[in-house]
Amino acid sequence: MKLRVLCIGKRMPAWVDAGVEDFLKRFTRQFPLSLDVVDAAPRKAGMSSEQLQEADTQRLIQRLKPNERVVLLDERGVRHDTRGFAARIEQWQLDGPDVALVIGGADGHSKAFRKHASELISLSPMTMPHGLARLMLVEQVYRAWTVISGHPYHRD
Ligand SMILES: C[S@@+](CC[C@H](N)C(=O)[O-])C[C@H]1O[C@@H](n2cnc3c(N)ncnc32)[C@H](O)[C@@H]1O
Repeated sequence: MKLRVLCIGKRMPAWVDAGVEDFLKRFTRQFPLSLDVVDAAPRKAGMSSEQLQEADTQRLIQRLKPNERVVLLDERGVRHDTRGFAARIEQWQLDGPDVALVIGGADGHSKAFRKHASELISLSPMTMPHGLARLMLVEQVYRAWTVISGHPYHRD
């Protein structure tokens, strides 16, 4: 099972890029995490929030791979604690198919995409900017990996 983060927005604040890069460097060949960043759809005057959601969602859908399990990051999703998230990743490993953890753009995922995803995962009941969600997700996947592998980074 290969795990990747698929997200919107190539122009992130420097602290997001630096933080994400710092955590990505810590993954190993045995448990790699890749990042696939898609440009946000152009914002045209007069577009509704639903139209903006749909435009970004279409860009993400185009980047999905065949047979990939699609897990959307969304504040309305299921909340796991650290060990629960680690257990979820272990289950994905047992199941086999590759997993895309998908973060939406500034307007979020379209309703239809949310309905058709394999699952929705929430990092918090509060909404955060997508760059912060990216950084938090990469850190949480790293933390989960340290739980799975018995690395001392995570302390209960
Ligand atoms: C600014 S939020 C979009 C908010 C939008 N109003 C909505 O209804 O989804 C941008 C993206 O960041 C991610 N995100 C933000 N807060 C999150 C949270 N608490 N849990 C999981 N993902 C979150 C989601 O992928 C979301 O699509």
